[in-house]
Amino acid sequence: MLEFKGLTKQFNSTVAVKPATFTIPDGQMVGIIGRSGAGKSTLLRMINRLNEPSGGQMLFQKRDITALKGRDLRQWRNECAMVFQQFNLVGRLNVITNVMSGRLFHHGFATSMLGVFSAKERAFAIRALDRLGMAHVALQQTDTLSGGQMQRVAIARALVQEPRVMLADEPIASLDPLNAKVVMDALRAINQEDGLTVICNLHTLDTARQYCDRIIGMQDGVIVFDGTPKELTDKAARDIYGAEAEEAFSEAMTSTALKPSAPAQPEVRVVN
Ligand SMILES: Nc1ncnc2c1ncn2[C@@H]1O[C@H](COP(=O)(O)OP(=O)(O)OP(=O)(O)O)[C@@H](O)[C@H]1O
Repeated sequence: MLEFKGLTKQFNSTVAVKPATFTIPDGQMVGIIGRSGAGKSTLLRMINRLNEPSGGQMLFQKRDITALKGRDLRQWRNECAMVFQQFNLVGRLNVITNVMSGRLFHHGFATSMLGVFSAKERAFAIRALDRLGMAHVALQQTDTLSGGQMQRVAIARALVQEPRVMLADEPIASLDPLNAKVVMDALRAINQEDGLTVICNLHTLDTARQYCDRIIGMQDGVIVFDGTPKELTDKAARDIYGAEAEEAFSEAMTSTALKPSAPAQPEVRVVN
């Protein structure tokens, strides 16, 4: 369980996240929504300490995450993998090398830099790619892939970290509706099959409603809504988005193709 106790972040005179107190039980898929500048990214990035909280506390399984330093902090960052809007892959490297970079913490930095990975680790990376339907491009140079394919590779890289929490910062914002659906289906499958907690910032209301167990709505750094998709009425959504409500609603209408698929079957293929 992740517990937030008055967690806050201030950048100079801007309070990006006002003291936030809530908990996320293990295995939940949470969508954070809100207009631009509401504080969604800052809240997400405080979880893996990419943004240092200005105050308050965050606990994971009763361990104080806000107090971690050095190796303990690196271990925590390994436990909560992050997927970014722009994928953050190295384009000139091949796909499997990008995926195996997710093993840095497990494998040791020096040997990883030399590209020395065991057959077992390569097989592990291939299995992760296979889950995302991407094993066939393992040896392809990464910058030859489409955006949707790159995001699936980024999710495979996150998976080989063997994380306990998956953070996704606008994972589909750069993708067309079809690729967005593939990526959201993959995140939901990982959440349901592995029981992994998934927390993602989403700018399309409809996506949050369709894929998440719980929606957190932010406005000016404050959590103004915390409930199930059913509880998020159109009125509540309009209150969260304010002046951007029409945009959020029209995006919802144009993304009707984005209906979640039935959860994928667990992987069955064995790689030697
Ligand atoms: N590094 C920073 N330095 C100064 N101010 C920042 C920094 N990062 C974010 N902010 C400010 O904090 C507030 C919240 O920003 P944040 O990026 O968390 O919002 P958001 O809801 O994720 O917006 P978007 O959907 O546009 O990404 C904004 O006013 C923003 O300008």
